Order: sequence, then C-alpha cells, then structure tokens
Amino acid sequence: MEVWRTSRRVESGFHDGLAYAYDGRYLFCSGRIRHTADYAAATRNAYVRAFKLLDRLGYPEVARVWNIVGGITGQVATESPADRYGEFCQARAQVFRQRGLTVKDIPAATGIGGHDDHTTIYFLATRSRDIIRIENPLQVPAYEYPERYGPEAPCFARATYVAAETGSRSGDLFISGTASILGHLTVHEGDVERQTRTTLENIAALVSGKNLRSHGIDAELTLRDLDCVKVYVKRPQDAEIVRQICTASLGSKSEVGYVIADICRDDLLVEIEGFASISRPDVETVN
Ligand SMILES: C=C(O[C@@H]1C=C(C(=O)O)C=C[C@H]1O)C(=O)O
Repeated sequence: MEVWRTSRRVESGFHDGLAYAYDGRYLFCSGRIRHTADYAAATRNAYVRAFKLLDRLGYPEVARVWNIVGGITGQVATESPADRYGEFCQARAQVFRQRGLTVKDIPAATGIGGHDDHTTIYFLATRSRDIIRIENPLQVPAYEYPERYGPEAPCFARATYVAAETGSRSGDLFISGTASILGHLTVHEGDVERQTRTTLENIAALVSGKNLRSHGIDAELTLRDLDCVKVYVKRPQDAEIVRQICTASLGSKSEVGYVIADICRDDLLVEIEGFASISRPDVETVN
C-alpha cells in the first residue's frame, strides 16, 4: 500500500471507482484494475478515469505513479507475444499520447509485481506547474528502450522534482523504481549482491550534484539523503543480503521498507525507489 502523509488539511472522497485525498498541494488517488479478458482496455480505462479526476479536482500534473501489477511477467493471452507488463506499457503509452503528454511531461513511476490478480494504480499529482523530469546519465531513458523489451517502451522519467512553490528553490524529488540496468541492458544476471550495488550506484548518479545541476536543479544529494525508500526483492532468500547492502549505503534515519515482489524483467532480482526533500534557502545571503 502507498501511504503519503501531510501536515495540511486533507479532503478525501471516492469518484468513478477511484479513492482520492488532496491537501491543496498534492492529490493522491488510487484504483484497482481487475484482470479481465481485455486487460489493455481495462488499464486504459482506469488511467483515463484517473486523469479525468485529476482535471476535475484541479491537480493536472502527474508527478509520480505506482503500478502494482499482479503476474507482471506472466502471459496475458496465448495469442499475444507480450507479457502483462508489455501490455500494460502499451496501454499506458496510448493514454499518455491521447492526453498529449510528451516525454517532457511524463511522471516518475514504479511498475512492479503484485500478489493478486489485479493491477493497483496510485497517482500523486500536483497543482504546481514547476516540475522537472530527470533522466539518469547511466541509463537510456526508459521511453527509448529498444523494441526487444516490449511493443511499446515504458513511459516514465527516472525522477521528478516538484518545486515547493513557483520560484522556490526547495522541493520534492520522487525517484522512480530503479534496477540493475546500464544503458538498457540488465547487468549481473543471477547475482543479487552486484545487482543491488549497481542499483544503488544508479540512484547515486541520478541524485548527484552533477546530474541535478544538468537538469537545472542546484542541489547535490547522496544515497544518505533518501527517505521513504522501498526495496523490492524478488526472492525471499535474498532479502537479508539486500538489506545489509542497503543499510550500509542509506542514511541511518531513512525510512526503508522491504517488499517481496516480482520485478518487470525476469532477470532482475532487486529494485529500489525513494524520495528526497530538497531544502535550500530561497534568498542568498550576500556579505
Ligand atoms: C526497473 C525499471 O522499470 C520499472 C518499471 C516502471 C514502469 O514501467 O512504470 C518504472 C520503474 C521500474 O519500476 C527500469 O526500466 O529500469
């Protein structure tokens, strides 16, 4: 379950099969897609309903999405060559295109295995128009993955930064689910320790001062600044070693949750996502 807390006043409700809550800055909404015969249509339908809700409530910019997909690497239909994740990516891309979203507008995301016959979606949207999409210097943008990974590339940014207010230098950084992928290739197949280290190195490169500055964000972070971290581990027997490696790299005060889940590619054993709050003085002091 995704849980996001706020100190602001919250309004909540249900609309068109979606649950939502908003606080004036962010809107959080969630819905479940049953795995019926036409999975792609059901996915498109849920995404369209979510976008309509965002528009209706006045939070049109999607910053972060989680997609928890039951049987993510399983086959959907015998006649379809794509696995469920492939079908999911196709449906999502179609809805994004219909909405006119380009690669400059896509959210940070996680697309991970679930434990039942549903896909659960969570959207975190904002009123702020001040969102920066961030890519990883060590990875090909997911939306440019070659076709061998599926009929339609996954539409997500490696991270998004939402400025606290227009013009403010502080804000929230949402880091997408990240795995042991360099370029577009899975590396260290079968080796969970090296996959975990590569995943952490990928995130470190993503949040490094050099990368953030190249996206126009004057901040510098390390793995120790991450919070609300989720570590998805495919095989229960790997959880302990993954936990040891993560504990050594992440901050001692960071909240870290470990989840057993399938990852979107069969050869990935671990995936990590996180969040960081960036606070910088809005006015420079001049002596
Ligand atoms: C692990 C990767 O992709 C995963 C799938 C995502 C999606 O399709 O929304 C987003 C991030 C990851 O959870 C990757 O491509 O690096």
